[in-house]
Amino acid sequence: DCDYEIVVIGAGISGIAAAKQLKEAGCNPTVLEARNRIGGRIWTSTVGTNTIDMGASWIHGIGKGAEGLKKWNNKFNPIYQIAKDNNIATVATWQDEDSAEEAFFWWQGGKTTYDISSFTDNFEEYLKNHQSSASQQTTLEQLFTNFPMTDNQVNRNMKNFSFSYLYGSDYAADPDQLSAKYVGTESYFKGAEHIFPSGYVQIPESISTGINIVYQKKVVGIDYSGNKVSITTQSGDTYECDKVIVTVPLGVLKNNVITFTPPLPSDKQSSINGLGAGLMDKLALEFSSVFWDEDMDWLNYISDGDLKWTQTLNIYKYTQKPILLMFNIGKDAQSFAQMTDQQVLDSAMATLRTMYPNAPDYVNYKRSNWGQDEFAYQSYTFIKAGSTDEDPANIASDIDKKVYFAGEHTNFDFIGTVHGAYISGLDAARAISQGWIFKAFASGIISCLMLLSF
Ligand SMILES: Cc1cc2nc3c(=O)[nH]c(=O)nc-3n(C[C@H](O)[C@H](O)[C@H](O)COP(=O)(O)OP(=O)(O)OC[C@H]3O[C@@H](n4cnc5c(N)ncnc54)[C@H](O)[C@@H]3O)c2cc1C
Repeated sequence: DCDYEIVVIGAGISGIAAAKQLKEAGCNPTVLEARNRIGGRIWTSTVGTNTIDMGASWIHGIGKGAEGLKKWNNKFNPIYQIAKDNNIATVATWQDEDSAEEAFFWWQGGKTTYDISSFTDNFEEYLKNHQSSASQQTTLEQLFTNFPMTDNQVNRNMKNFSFSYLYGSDYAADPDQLSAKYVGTESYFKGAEHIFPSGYVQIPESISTGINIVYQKKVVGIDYSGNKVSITTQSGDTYECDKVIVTVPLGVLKNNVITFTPPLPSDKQSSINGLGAGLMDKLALEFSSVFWDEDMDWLNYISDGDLKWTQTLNIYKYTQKPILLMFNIGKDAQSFAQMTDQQVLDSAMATLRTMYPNAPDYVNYKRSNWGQDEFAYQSYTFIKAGSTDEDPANIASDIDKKVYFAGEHTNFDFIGTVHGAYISGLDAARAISQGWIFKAFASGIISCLMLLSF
C-alpha cells in the first residue's frame, strides 16, 4: 500500500489526473488550489445566460491513434475517452482542419476574392522545404525571410495573416518568437475536433470525485532541503509531505511565485526560462440575432499590417446561440491585455463592422485576460527559438524523488493541450507509484533473504 504523504499543487487537469491516479493506487493525496474553482485553464463561464469556454474549447482529435506514437495506437484521445465514459456530450466542429468552412475578409471591407488558399498552401510548402535548414536559434519569421512573393501591401498583409492563421493559434505565439525547427513537429491525435456545448469543466469535474481539493490555497514556498517537503501558502498554512507534484503553469514558474528551497537546479531553471509562455485571449460577443454567414465555422480577417482579430469562431453553428468568439494571440493579446473592456470591445466591433457593415451592437460580452491572471500568466506553452524539444521533459524530471512536475508545459509530444496536461499528470503519478512498488518489491526480497538465512 501507499505509505507516502503526497501533495499536488494545482487543480487543473494535470493535477486532477495525478491525484486520481494516486488515489487509485491507494494514496490519499491533498490537492492545493489557489483559485476557488476546479479546472485552471479549463474555464467554463457564461456570456449572458449562455455557457461559453473562455479557456480550452476543443478536444483536439477524437480519433484513435496519435501521430508517431505507438503507445496510442488503437487508443482514443484520453479526454474523449473520459467524455464517452461519463456520457458528456460533445459536438464536432470539423472532421479535420481542411474541412472547416471559412470566409475571408480584409481591411478594405467585406470578403476578399484574393486566392487565399494558394498563398497559405505555398506558405506551408515553404516551411516543409526549409525547416531542415533551421538551427535551434532560428525564428519562424527568419525562416520566411526569403519567402518568394511580390513585395506589395497585399502580400505583406497576407504573410502576416498566414503566420497567425497557420501557426499563431496552435502555439499562441508570433513568428518572431516561435522556433522554426519545432513548429508542427509535436504529435497529435487523429480525427475530428469536438467542443463541449455544456462546458469543458465537465471533464475535470467528472474525474475529481473523492479527491481532497483545498481551494484558495496559493502556494508560495516549497522547501525540499530536509527529508520531508514543507509547503507554505500565502495564507500562512504549512503542509508537510513526502512528495509533491507541482502542476502550476509555466507562466507561474517563470514569475517565481513559488520560492523553492534550495533553488531549482540550474538546468531545470534554464528550461523554464527558455520555453515560451504563449498568450491567446478570447472575446465572446452575444448578439440579439445572427447577422453573419451562419454556415461558416471561421470568419477570418486579414488586417492591414497587424494581426488583430485574425480569427472569429461562429458558435451559432454548433449551439444555435447568436454568439461569436473572437481570438487574439501573441503581441496583440499582450497589448489588449493592458486595455479596458471598452477599448477591447470598440476594437472588436470596428473589425466586425469592416467585415459586416451592418453589424448591430452586442448585447452581452465576456473577455478573458490570461496574461494578467496571477494563477496562469499565460495561455499555453510553445517551443521558443533557442529552446528544444527536451526542455519540457527536463522540467518534468523529479528532484531527489521528492519534487515532481506536471502540466502541459512538461509534455513535448502534446504541448499546449488539455490531453497533454492530462497525460503529464498520469506520468508524474506513475513515477511516484513505481517508486513504492519497487520499495515493496525490494523489501520483499530482503524479507525472503532473511528467512533463507535462518
Ligand atoms: C484561451 C485558451 C484556449 C485554449 N484552447 C485549448 C483547446 O481548445 N484545446 C486544448 O486541448 N487546449 C487548449 N488550451 C490549453 C489548455 O487549456 C491547457 O493546456 C491545460 O488546461 C493546462 O492544464 P494544466 O493542468 O497544465 O494547467 P492549469 O489548468 O493552468 O492548472 C494549474 C492549476 O494550478 C493553479 N495554481 C497556479 N498557481 C498556483 C499556486 N501558486 N498555488 C496553488 N495553485 C496554483 C491554477 O489555478 C490552476 O488551477 C487553451 C488554453 C487557453 C488559456
